[in-house]
Formats: sequence, structure tokens, C-alpha cells
Amino acid sequence: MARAAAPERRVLAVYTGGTIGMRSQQGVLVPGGGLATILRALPMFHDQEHAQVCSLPNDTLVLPPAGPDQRIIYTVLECQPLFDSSDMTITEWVQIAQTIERHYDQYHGFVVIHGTDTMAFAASVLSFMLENLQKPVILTGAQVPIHALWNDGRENLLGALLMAGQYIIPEVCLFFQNQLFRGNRATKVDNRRFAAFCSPNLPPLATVGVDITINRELVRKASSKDRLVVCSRMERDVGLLRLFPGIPASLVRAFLQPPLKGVVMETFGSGNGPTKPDLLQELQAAAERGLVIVNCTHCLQGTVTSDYASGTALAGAGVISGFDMTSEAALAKLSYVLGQPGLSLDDRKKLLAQDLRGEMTLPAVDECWSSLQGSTLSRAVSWLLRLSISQEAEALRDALMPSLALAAAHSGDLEALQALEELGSGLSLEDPIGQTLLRVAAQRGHAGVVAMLLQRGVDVNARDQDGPSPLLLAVRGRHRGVTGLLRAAGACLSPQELEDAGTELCRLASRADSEGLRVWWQAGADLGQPGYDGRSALHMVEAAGNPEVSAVLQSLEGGVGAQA
Ligand SMILES: NC(=O)C[C@H](N)C(=O)O
Repeated sequence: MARAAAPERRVLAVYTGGTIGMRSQQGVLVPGGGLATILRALPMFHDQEHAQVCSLPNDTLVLPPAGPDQRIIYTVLECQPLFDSSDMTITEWVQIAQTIERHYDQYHGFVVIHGTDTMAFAASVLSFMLENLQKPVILTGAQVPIHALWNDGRENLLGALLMAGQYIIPEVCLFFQNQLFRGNRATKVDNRRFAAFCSPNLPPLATVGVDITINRELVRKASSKDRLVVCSRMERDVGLLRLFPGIPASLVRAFLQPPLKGVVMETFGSGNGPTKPDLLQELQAAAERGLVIVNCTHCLQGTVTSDYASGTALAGAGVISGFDMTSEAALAKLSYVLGQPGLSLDDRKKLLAQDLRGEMTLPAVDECWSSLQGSTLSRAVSWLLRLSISQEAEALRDALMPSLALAAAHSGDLEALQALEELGSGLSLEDPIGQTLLRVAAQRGHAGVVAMLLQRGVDVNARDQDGPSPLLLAVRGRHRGVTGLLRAAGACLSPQELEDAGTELCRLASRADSEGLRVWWQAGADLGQPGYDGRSALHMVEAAGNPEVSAVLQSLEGGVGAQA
């Protein structure tokens, strides 16, 4: 994103409304028109003399010189009607994207002047809608109207115009209080201070002080030279559900009803949620009928992990990790992915797991594997198949195959794994951090891959020194099919895993989670194993007197002989 060299840079500013141009009417702020007229009267926004010398048309403004011999010439396009951004919807954002598309060739950069209340949503949606973007699109606005004596609108708008005019940053960004954020990483955090936005999980792309500092390694490269495409087919039946302690399953059920097709679920801490079985059942039932549920933490900063059983229980119920995405970005991505025509549910889930526009940070391991999915993985494998036989080619093939095989196990791509096997890939390989194909596939619940590996005689109990066994990984994810396959092939929980299970079983029993107990039982856990306080799941169920779970436990205990 070099600084642009041309002496004259043209910027289109699309004015959609927001506080920046608002007027007070009967004591309240309402959107106000005529922004270009206000700017024309402010010398920092318009060099009248230069405009006359160059005979610029009436609707065109020119900034004072931005650098030696550099001028930013801009036009303000005022939308009709103007909005308080609380009223903006996908319809208006599609119109903004189409406006940019119509004027794409005439301008070097674009500024979208928008209300701050939903600016992070707008920036996120635009980042997905504008495909093959090669020019900057920068959203900005203000906390105080630009015509007030003391305001932030002037600095914000001037900064956005300078950024859009001077730099080749091919991204949808948000400029506020001297910071340029990636649009789909920003969120509004304050409604009084001028520093209204932050980007909790990604540093700013640029900061403006005495100098402008561009964080070059963060700025995305234009993904292709193809023409800009506006993806206006965004799914509107998506929603946002914030969990709270004790949320009733009935409320979740009511929320997840059709026509809803996708939901971003804001969870606690590292992506954890209540493990009440009735709630997990509602989520699982919804996921099974095709509703896509993305897990985002309600914390401002941090990512969804699989550190806690209460998080893996959600994953086991079919909830997809949104890692460190903001809820705004996750909702926009869901709307974009579900709006794409002709994709299977599986394809959509794979797209959601990928970083499409710099909106999320994948854990290092997932980043490598998820970028190697679907057609990319197939292409890599068929390229290996076509390599002509030479010593170098063989060495290259041997070096690449383990990563490709792990990527195939991670995404459940049986075909790719079979092709790699034909090429001579070992199926018992282990990467430097102790990952094996079986562990990866078991954790993600890919029964087809697990079955294939077991058929080929992979050691069912192979684990690294302190890592969990494949069986424990399957149990934590509540993958009953995979658990059954592993058990049938002779998998056992280690003595330590069996001992540690006591506390987890007690927790499940205290919540009457018969599904959770069932999968542990299926894995060979002893329901009489004491937890940390000496009590077992059986004691707890007896004490609680829950007849339903007692019946399940009795039926399981009755079948203990048959489980192994
Ligand atoms: N500061 C602002 O722009 C807030 C205004 N309510 C809006 O979002 O349009």
C-alpha cells in the first residue's frame, strides 16, 4: 500500500447521515442535509482559489495541498433520505455498495459518511459485499455535528479523505479519532468520548499523529485483479442471541425458530455456555435442521477456545467457533455466507471457518489447515499426484504430505486423504506438536475419516505424552458416532482420564445431562467414579431424585457389561 504518487487524487464521499451533519430540532438531533455546503465554507475542506484556477465543477471540492504537488479532489454524494444510522439496514448498505461500484473507475478512493451507532455493522457488511476490492473504502462519522464549535467531525472526515486519497489500502476501513481500523474488526465502545471505536483483536492499520504511521504488515493485499463484484445477495434471516446465566431453553427454542437461518450466539468468556441438557438439546436440534450457529464471546477482547468443557459442549451441539470475530463481523459474515447461492450446508460451514476478509484470527494450527480446505486442498493433492518422478519431487512430496493429510483429517475430506494414502502418505504420522490424523478427526467428529483410519490399522490409543486420547477428544465433543467407532476398535480412556472423569460425571449428573453421561458411559467411564469431593454421579442422581436421569443411569449401569 504505497503512498499514491499521482498529483491529483479523486475521492467520492457518500454521505448517508449520522450525527456529523445533524441539526437540533425541538431539542433532539435529526439528520441534516447540505453537508457539501458546510464543507465548502471551511478552508480546511475546500481551497476556493485552487478550485477557481482549475475551473472545478460546482459539486466538486478540493482540499488544500496534502503534500508537495498533491491535491485531493472530492465530491460529496448526499443520499436521499439521510438516516440516523439506527435505521440503516442491509438494503441501504447494498445501495452504498452499488454506488461505489457505479463510480468505481472514476475515483481512487471512497469515504462513507455514516452514523456511528451502526457503523461497525455497516463496515462489516460492506467488507463482505465488496469482493475483489482494490481501493480504499473508509467509513467515518462523528460524535458531535461538524458545524458545532467543538466537534470531532472535522478531524474524522479530513483524516478519512486524506487516507482514502493518499494511500492504496484495498480494504473497507473505519477512521475515527486518528486511527484507521479494519472495518470488520471495529466496534463502538463509547457514546460520549471522541474515541468511540476500538479494534479489540487487531491493532489499527494506521495511526495519525505528527506523522501518519501505516502498519504495513497488517494491511491486506488486493486479493485479485478481477473486477469489483458487489455481492448483494445477503441473507436477512440471521440474528444475534446473547446468552445470560440461567437463560431458559424455551427462550432459546423460541428464538431459533424458522425463518431464522443463522444466528450469532454471544457466549461467556472463552466461548462457554450453560451445559444444561435441555439448552444443549435445543441448540443441537436447531443445528441438525440446518440452522447455522456461530459462537462469539461477549467479551470485548479475546477469542473462543476449546479450553473448557462448557465450551466444547456447545461445539458438540453443532455450534461453530467464531474465534475472535466481533459480533458485528460474525453477523455480516453469516449473512454473506448464507446468501451465496448454490452451496451445500457443509460448504457454508467451511466458508465460515475460513478467514475471508481479515475478520478473524485463526489459531495457528487451524489457520494452516483451514486455508487448506475444499478446492484448495484438492488442487494441492492433484498437483502432488501430477509431480513427475524425480528425487527432488519425491523429497518435496514427502515434505508436503503430512500437512496435507492433517488438513484433510481436519476438514473431514476422505477423498483427499485416500489420494494421499495412494501417494504413500503414512496414516500414523505425528506432527511436531503431537497431532495425529486420528486425534484431529476424532476431535472434530469426522466419523468417515475415523472409520477409514481404523480400518487401516492406525493405533486407536496413540496419544502424545500429555495430550488427551482420541477417545477423550471424541467424548468432549459429544461425538457419539466417533466414540462408538473408537470403542469398537478397542479404544480405552487412560487410567488418568478415567480417574479425572469422576468430577466431570458429577457435573453432568448435577445438571441431569443424560446425553453427556451417556457418551462418557459409552467411552467406558465408571459412573460410580468419585469426583473431587468423594461423591460420584450415581450418588448425586440418587440425592437429587431426578427420576428421568435415574432411569437413564440404571439402564446404562445395567448395560455396563455390554459396553466394552
Ligand atoms: N454519533 C452518531 O452518529 C449517532 C447517531 N445516532 C447515528 O448513528 O446516526
